[in-house]
Amino acid sequence: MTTTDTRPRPAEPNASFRDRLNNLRHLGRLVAQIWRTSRWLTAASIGLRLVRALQPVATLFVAKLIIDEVVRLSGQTGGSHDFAQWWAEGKLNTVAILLALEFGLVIVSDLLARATSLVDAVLGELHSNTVSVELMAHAARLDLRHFESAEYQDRLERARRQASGRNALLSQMFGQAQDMITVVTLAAGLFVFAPWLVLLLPLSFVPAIWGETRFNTLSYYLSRGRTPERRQLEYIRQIGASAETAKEIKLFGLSAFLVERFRTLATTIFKENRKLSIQRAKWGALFSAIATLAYYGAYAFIVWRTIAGEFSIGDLTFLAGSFLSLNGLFQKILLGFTQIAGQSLYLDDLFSFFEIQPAILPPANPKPFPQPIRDGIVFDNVGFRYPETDNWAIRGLSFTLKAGETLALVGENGAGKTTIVKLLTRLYDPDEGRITVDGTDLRDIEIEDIHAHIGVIFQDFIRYSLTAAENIGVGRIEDRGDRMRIEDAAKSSLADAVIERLPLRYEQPLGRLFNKGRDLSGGEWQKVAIARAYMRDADLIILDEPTAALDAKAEAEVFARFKSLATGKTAVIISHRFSTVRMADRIIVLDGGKIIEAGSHAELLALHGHYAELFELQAAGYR
Ligand SMILES: Nc1ncnc2c1ncn2[C@@H]1O[C@H](COP(=O)(O)OP(=O)(O)OP(=O)(O)O)[C@@H](O)[C@H]1O
Repeated sequence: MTTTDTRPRPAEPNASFRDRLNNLRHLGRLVAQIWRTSRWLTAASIGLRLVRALQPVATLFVAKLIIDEVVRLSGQTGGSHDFAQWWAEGKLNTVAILLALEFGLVIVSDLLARATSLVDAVLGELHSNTVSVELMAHAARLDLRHFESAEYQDRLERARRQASGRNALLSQMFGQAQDMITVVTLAAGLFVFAPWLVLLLPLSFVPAIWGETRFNTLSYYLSRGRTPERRQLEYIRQIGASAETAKEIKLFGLSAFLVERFRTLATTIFKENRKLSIQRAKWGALFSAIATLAYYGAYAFIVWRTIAGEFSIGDLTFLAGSFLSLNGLFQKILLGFTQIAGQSLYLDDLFSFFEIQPAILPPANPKPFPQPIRDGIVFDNVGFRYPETDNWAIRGLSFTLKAGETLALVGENGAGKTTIVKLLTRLYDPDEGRITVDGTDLRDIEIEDIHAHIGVIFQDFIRYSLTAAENIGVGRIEDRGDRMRIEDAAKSSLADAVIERLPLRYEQPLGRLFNKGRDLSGGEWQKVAIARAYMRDADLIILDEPTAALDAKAEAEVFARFKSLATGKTAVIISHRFSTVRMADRIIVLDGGKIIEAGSHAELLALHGHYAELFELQAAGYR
């Protein structure tokens, strides 16, 4: 099976500097997503930052004017230095106005900074919600094969990790734009006084940018390459401490084994990360020293020019301040740039997940699912291989499931029974042959339409940590509030007796996950789950071994009930219990993905074949 993903992968660790910069392409997509989240907040965040960007140069310039004015005033000879007199003579007017201006600038700047963080925090949370919703919606569109493949699970896991925590990147990106505008205004001021100083600045940060992008790429690939191990760590952490696993872990005394496995895996990852961090710190220190050297070189130059009388003291403060700010800003931009570039690599994990497309596609001109089914469902020479496997799970399979009949599928583990159900419900499409319902290929019917007309409960059904009523209501989610329907379904599956015994009856939260939750026995859960199938007006009901945990008597009861309710309905039952299987109208015996025998219980016994042998084996156990 081929994947539909042909888009370019992000730069590999040895990719060129340009390739690495190319990874910034995802930022546009991120901004668009943020814009979609809230236009007003995005505009507010950008607007606030534009104003803040101009504040440093304004503050520095006013400070320069203050110092020049102070120098001018302190140089005035004659007269007393009496404050009241100077004030009355209006000599302090200019400096007072300038001080007030500086004060105003600082206050406004503080207010704007707080407003920006507020807007960013709100926008960040909204955005994280938007991404999570888009991620869930997209995952729901994907095929079952995606969820059953380790590679796709790695990708989903990577995307999921990116869904939250993009808030910092958002503020950083906008902050970066703000800093860049500040740099331009400061550099323009600097350029007016000493043009070549501006040229000195890039020399200090270009090597650092190169180094940092290199380390970002290396660290991304380290982390990316370790996704399977990280998922394993997560898995070990989970089975090591969860309600579902506690029993077995304790009884088998597995905790030391799990801790050891966790430690080994975690240590390998830790050592790799540490090596990279040390490298990064060494180079970072060198580049930072170069930048500091550039700053002090420029500072010495300005000091000398001031001594030589070319610059005023105010100019000196302005230039030294500008240069210091610029240097600081460059460092910040550099750091921000490397962080953004690093993060944009991870954005690839998020956006590439959105590019995975389902292979099971809706038909161009959908035909309706026949209701009721008149003739039946036909498997016509069907063959199917699971993705990334070489063996055919089923091959050359042909049979008819007649309308209104109850068919049992029998066979040893791995014979292909569940696979038939997956194909019948179009969770997968066959690789060979076709499946038709009343002559219409399943591929020509809308997937939702197929699912709406089939009630299926798998052996590994979900035990939802929801109330008893909701656990049944999920079988037909649009009717989850229809208590009559839920209670009827519970009666049909014999779950009503289980629910009657619960303190809160239908309102009883089930499962151990949440407060007041009540756990059920395996068989009780199964009765509740089977009620889901009865929630539907399905013509076709499939029970794939959901009764394995029921005791023999309960299973016989559930099936007898099922048979009586299923009259007129087409039903498929998978079970390893012959007491159940024998109730079916027809039985198909599978082996290695092929049909080896078919007929009624009596016919198959008379055949003295595989079925008769298996039946005898089980019956002997009861004698
Ligand atoms: N997701 C999967 N990926 C790869 N191979 C699979 C997958 N699911 C099942 N198989 C393989 O396909 C074959 C048929 O499996 P299937 O689940 O249909 O058997 P089954 O008859 O339902 O078995 P059981 O009685 O144990 O439930 C087996 O060889 C199994 O190993």
